[in-house]
Amino acid sequence: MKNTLQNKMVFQVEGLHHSFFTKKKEETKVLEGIDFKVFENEFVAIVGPSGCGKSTILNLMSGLLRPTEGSVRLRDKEMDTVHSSIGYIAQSDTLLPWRTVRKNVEVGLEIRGIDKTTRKQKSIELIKKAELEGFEDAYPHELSGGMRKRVDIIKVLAVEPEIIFMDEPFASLDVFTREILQKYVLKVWSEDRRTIVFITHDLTEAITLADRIFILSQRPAKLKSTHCIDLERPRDPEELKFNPRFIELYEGIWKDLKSEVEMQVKEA
Ligand SMILES: Nc1ncnc2c1ncn2[C@@H]1O[C@H](COP(=O)(O)OP(=O)(O)OP(=O)(O)O)[C@@H](O)[C@H]1O
Repeated sequence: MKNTLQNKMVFQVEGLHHSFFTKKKEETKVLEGIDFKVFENEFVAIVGPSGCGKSTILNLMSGLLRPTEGSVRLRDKEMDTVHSSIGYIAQSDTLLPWRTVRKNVEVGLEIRGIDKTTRKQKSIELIKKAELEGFEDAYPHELSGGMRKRVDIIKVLAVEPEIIFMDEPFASLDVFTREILQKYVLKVWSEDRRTIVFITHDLTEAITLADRIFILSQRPAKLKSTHCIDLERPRDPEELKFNPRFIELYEGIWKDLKSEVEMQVKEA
């Protein structure tokens, strides 16, 4: 397996603290001293108990929020604004209901002033790769949840971001559709290995997809542990869960995560 740590550093997160304050200045401490690095072409997953601050980390890494303390550096530059080199895929899709599949895929290209012929060429190619041929002129409400999610993904891929953030993108999908989408993400990633930071609650999903997994503690979150996933690629989500190494990794990482989830349940 490729040693991703030999690749160039993309993100350096150092001493990251973050708190939210109410109007009455009451503090909610969310992050407490998080340090990690993300390297070029790496697939990193961030896993932690519900509400521990996973999305907050992604919002800080994308420049949507400024940290209370500490820093996020993107290729050695302090993150102080939103970057077009980062594509963002969230749990709920961002498809425009009044636009067809093809027109949705072309939104970002239109904004960038790309001409009509190039836009069409590119969207048709991506739609084909996503196995959505025949649905070019369909509207979002005519698609299944899994199909909508694929359109959402290719909409981001159309503008060729260098880095992709995915915040629980498959959380609302059933387990079978999730597996199909995981397979699709692995295929997309293997083509050009864009750097991906993927947030999930689901440890199976994280082990299936990632090169490294960061486990967060409950809030205020600290980086509890980092795990390298040495499973061979290409990976097949359907078969992987029966692989003895997968089971061994799952058991090891779950020990770390379990105590955090149990603590959270006790306090709820
Ligand atoms: N803009 C905000 N203002 C105030 N509090 C916020 C804000 N955004 C998040 N929080 C709080 O910060 C904490 C962490 O939220 P965050 O969404 O980062 O957690 P998460 O781990 O992604 O959650 P989940 O697993 O449920 O998606 C939560 O207690 C949340 O209520």
